[in-house]
Amino acid sequence: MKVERIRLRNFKCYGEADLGLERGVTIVHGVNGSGKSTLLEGVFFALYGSKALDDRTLDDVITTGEEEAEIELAFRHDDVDYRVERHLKLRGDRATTTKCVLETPEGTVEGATDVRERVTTLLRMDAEAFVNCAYVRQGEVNKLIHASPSDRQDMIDDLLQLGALEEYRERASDARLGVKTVLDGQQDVLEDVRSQVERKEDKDLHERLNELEERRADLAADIENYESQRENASDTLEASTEILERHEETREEIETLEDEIETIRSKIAETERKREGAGETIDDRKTRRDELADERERVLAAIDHVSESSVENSADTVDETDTDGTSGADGDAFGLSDPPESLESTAAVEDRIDALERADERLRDDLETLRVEISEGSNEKERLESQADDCESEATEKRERAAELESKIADDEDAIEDRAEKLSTLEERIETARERFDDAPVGFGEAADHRETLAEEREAIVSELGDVTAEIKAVEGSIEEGEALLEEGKCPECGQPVEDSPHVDALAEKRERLAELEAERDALEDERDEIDERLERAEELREAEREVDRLADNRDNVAQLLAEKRETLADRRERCEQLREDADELQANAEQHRDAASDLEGQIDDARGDLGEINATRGDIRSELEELRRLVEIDDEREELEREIETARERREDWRTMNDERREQLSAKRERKRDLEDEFDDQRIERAREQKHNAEDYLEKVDEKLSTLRENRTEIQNAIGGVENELEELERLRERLETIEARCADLESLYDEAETLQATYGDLRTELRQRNVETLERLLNETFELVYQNDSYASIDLDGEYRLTVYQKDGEPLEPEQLSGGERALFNLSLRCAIYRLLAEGVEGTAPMPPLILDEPTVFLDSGHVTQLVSLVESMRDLGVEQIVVVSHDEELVGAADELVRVEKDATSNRSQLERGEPPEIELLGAD
Ligand SMILES: Nc1ncnc2c1ncn2[C@@H]1O[C@H](COP(=O)(O)OP(=O)(O)OP(=O)(O)O)[C@@H](O)[C@H]1O
Ligand SMILES: [Zn+2]
Repeated sequence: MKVERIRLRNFKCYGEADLGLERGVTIVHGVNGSGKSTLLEGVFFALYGSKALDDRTLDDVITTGEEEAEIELAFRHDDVDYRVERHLKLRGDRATTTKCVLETPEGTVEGATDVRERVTTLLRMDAEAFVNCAYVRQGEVNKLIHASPSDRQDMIDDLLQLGALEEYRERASDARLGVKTVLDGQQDVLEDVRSQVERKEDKDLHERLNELEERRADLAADIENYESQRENASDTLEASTEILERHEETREEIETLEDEIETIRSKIAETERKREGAGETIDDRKTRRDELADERERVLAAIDHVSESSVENSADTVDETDTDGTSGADGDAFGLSDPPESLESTAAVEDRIDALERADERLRDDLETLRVEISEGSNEKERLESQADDCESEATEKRERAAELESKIADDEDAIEDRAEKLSTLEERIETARERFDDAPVGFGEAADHRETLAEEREAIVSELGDVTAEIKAVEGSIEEGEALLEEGKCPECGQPVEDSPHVDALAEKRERLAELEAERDALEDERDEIDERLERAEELREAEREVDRLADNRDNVAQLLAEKRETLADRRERCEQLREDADELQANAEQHRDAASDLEGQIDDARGDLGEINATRGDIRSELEELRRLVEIDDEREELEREIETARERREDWRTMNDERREQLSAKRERKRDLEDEFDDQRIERAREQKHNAEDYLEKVDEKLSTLRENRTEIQNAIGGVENELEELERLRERLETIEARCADLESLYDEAETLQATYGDLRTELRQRNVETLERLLNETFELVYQNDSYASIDLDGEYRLTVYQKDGEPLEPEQLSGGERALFNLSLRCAIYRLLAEGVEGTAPMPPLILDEPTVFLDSGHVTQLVSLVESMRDLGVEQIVVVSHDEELVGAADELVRVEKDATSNRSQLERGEPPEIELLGAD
């Protein structure tokens, strides 16, 4: 087998790694912890899965912090390409295999178990054998040497597949032991059966059987004898019992007959009593019938008959008031004119009752009609009276209202007079006010304008007067100034000295002007006074105008009111008139209603009279009906009595017949009784009793005897059965003895066979092992010779139990543990290689060898021995091991490499990386 390619993803310290491996020796190197061992573990895990993990679990191999891992391994075996792929996934804190396939040319194998089994068959190694042989793990170089001889034996036997033989030997031994156990059991049984047979044979069973049969025959004869005796006794018992029973029956019959005779006699007496009772009933009924006949006579005589005419009269009174004629009399309707003599028969009485009832019915109808008439008349009368009352009260009310209106009308008339007076006063006052305009400067209605004009004139004059007065004041001032200046001798005008002043004359002019102005002022003042006077007059006229207007308004109002009042008055007069008329009319109506009511009153009184008459007639009818009904009752009772008498007679007759029959029965029964009494014979009965008693005694005794005999017989029968059974049992035991003897013989031969088989397997294994041991010893010597060319050791001895002994040149033996550490490592590697070669040659023919994988094999070796390791490796190659992978940083080993793989851990990502190097790198390695 050769690894072609290994690919890792998230496998422990590897993130992504993909490495192709060549034939020959590949050395994997790198610093501690870089991931070298992990690479080899990857290969191992790819092949065997979880079995390659010892006590670790799947989740350990997934890179910490990752969820999934993938491992893929391509390898070639026996010229065939294979590829195995495994995927792991973390679920919670446990990892599971999500994919596991092995691709082979024949097809794909799936599932961890199937893949592992297929790999095991292919390589002829399971995971354990792989690490014991092909894959020398770090620190396990000395595993085989340090193991105890028996462990070692197991390991090597397993590798060489001798374990199976041991297993077969053990199975054969188990089988032998099993047979032995069964055989022992069977021999115990055999012994037991044999002693049982002997015991039975000692018993003389046949002799006992004969004796018992003789006794059984004697008993049978005795029993037969007693049984025939018993039969005779029971016949006697039967005969006497029959006689006694017959006697008992006869006695019982006589008793029964006596009872029956008594019963019949008492029945006859009872029936006779009943007959007498019926006779008495008939007498009673007859007496009562006669009494009733008398009563009927009396009632008939006392009846006061109502006549047809009295009914007609009562009915006719209704006709007078009833106009529609529906209940008019037919005259011959009732048949009440029949003579009373005809009432002798019940039918006649019933006819009369019918006629009276019909007449009464008719009268009752009439009565009803009258009652209705009376009640309707009364209602109508009441209604009329209340109408009359209503009319009268309405008339009174209307009159009162008319009187009220009249007093209002008188008030109205007074008010109208007052208003008319007031109107004429107002007219006068208007006239007076108007007269003041007669000598006035303006006409009525112009006073206002006139006064306005005057006021304006006065305004103008006053303003002119103001101007004049102001001018006067100014002139007076200038005059005073001038005079003052003049006194001082100065010009009044310009203040120059007066002499020669042109202005002295001006003062005079001013005085003139002042006088003019004063005259003008006086004239204006006069004019003003005159206007004031006219203004006062105009004011008065204006006042008169206003008064006239006010009075006219007043007059118009009064006139309006007056007109309205007059209208109201006319209205009221009319209404008053109307009320009076209405009242009169209502009064007349009331009187009419009252007349009608009193007419009705008379009619109702008449009807009441008729009512009384009908009631009287109906009373008569009722009392006659009572009598007549009594007659009917009497007739009914008489008929009933007649029937009762008839029934009683019939029954008396029946009872008599019945008693005649009973008397006949009685005499028959008496006859029978006498016959039975004659039949009796006391002596015969006495004899029968004695015989019965004796027979019973005998039977009791003989039964006891028989049952004892029968018991004896049963006992003997059982004893015979027991002996017979024992004889049968003896026969069976003899047969069984034979069978068991045969089986024991079989088992003994089987045991011998198993023993032989066990020995054969043991011998076979010893033989095979011996053969293997011889080969292995040879190979080991060769290999050790090769790797440890040392003069001190002569040979290595391997015995049947794989005990190893090393012989020195001087012939002294040495235990392997006594070798130096390095020697031991080489010795061990030699042993492994020898096993490897033996395996490779195969127990049954050759097989391609798996790669030899060594993890740090040089730890215990000094440099000299490393050289020998190199030659071992090389010799393996020569022996045909296709591929050797060694983890080491030993220079010498590196030197022997065909290929170099460098493992490095990235300091930042902490992930390992693989790098292929060529052998020339060796030089550089020294500096490493
Ligand atoms: N599940 C994992 N995830 C990540 N890293 C892991 C995991 N398991 C182990 N490692 C790491 O892998 C590294 C490589 O270990 P390995 O035994 O392969 O080293 P080595 O190169 O053989 O070292 P040495 O020369 O000391 O034997 C270790 O540092 C370890 O911490
Ligand atoms: Zn002057």
